[in-house]
Amino acid sequence: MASNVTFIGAGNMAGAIMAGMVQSGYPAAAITATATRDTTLQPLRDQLGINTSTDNHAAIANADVVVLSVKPQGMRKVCESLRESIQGTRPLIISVAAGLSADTLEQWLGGDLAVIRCMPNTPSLVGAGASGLFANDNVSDAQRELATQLMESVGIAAWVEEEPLIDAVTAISGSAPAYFFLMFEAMEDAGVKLGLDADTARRLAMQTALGAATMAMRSDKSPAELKRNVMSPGGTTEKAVAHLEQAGLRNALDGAMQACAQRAREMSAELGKDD
Ligand SMILES: NC(=O)C1=CN([C@@H]2O[C@H](COP(=O)(O)OP(=O)(O)OC[C@H]3O[C@@H](n4cnc5c(N)ncnc54)[C@H](OP(=O)(O)O)[C@@H]3O)[C@@H](O)[C@H]2O)C=CC1
Ligand SMILES: O=C(O)[C@@H]1CCC=N1
Repeated sequence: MASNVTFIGAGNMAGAIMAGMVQSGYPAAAITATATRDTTLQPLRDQLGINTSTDNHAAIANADVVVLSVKPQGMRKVCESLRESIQGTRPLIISVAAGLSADTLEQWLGGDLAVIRCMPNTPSLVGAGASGLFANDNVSDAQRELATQLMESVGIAAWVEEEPLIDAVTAISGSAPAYFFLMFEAMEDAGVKLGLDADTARRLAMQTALGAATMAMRSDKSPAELKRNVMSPGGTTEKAVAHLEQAGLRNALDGAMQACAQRAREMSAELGKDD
């Protein structure tokens, strides 16, 4: 029988995971979501057929897994309000929050709990998510396996054995869909400048990204070699790639990912400190 999974918070990230789970065949009856407003929950009931509640305590009563998916800034209040209920039933806790350590979450929830930190991303919505996972010492092998199954139902999952690496996962996949969406915006604008209509430019840019990612994932060749195969000597791509190198694309990506991981560390210090 499927484990009962309750999501505390039903926004962009939890919504994407729940939709991906249902689409992959996870029984909707085993999924519960909570939010502060029923207007958030109604489409999830209607479209996914999952259980919903605005009462966090009632929602976790039968949960094997509680997924904490509220904003990091609201997490402490939510955890402290759930402490008694969680200590009563001791479910597996999975937090998707950026910048909140397993120790901090465990402490807010009353201690001695199995806590997994998961850094997913929103393409989980279409079964193409990429998640990083870290487990504290209380997590059993069976619970690790369960978390792997849950996240693999919406994409790929990679375990890290050192918690700070979750910040690196945040930089390379949690936040990274936004980098690609930014590229789509920029490529659409540039395509329009070259005379294409916006819709055509957008569709061609997105399909090209999908094609490049699919091809690279299926190929034995490195990205560098695949890149060289597109670059005919003296041709067009060579000029474009040289421009990207000179404009500092590598440096920009390095800086963006460093800033992302740094922000996760700052959030950990700001939100995790004792009063
Ligand atoms: N967005 C992303 O791409 C990613 C986000 N994350 C993490 O996911 C978490 C959620 O982010 P995101 O989904 O973007 O945020 P959203 O603002 O979209 O969703 C937050 C949800 O939490 C609900 N909520 C707030 N307070 C409570 C409460 N007391 N009890 C129950 N539910 C509550 C809100 O309810 P209501 O709708 O009624 O206001 C809302 O549904 C964050 O911790 C973030 O770090 C991780 C990876 C990627
Ligand atoms: O921007 C954020 O803080 C969250 C975490 C990763 C993606 N979105």
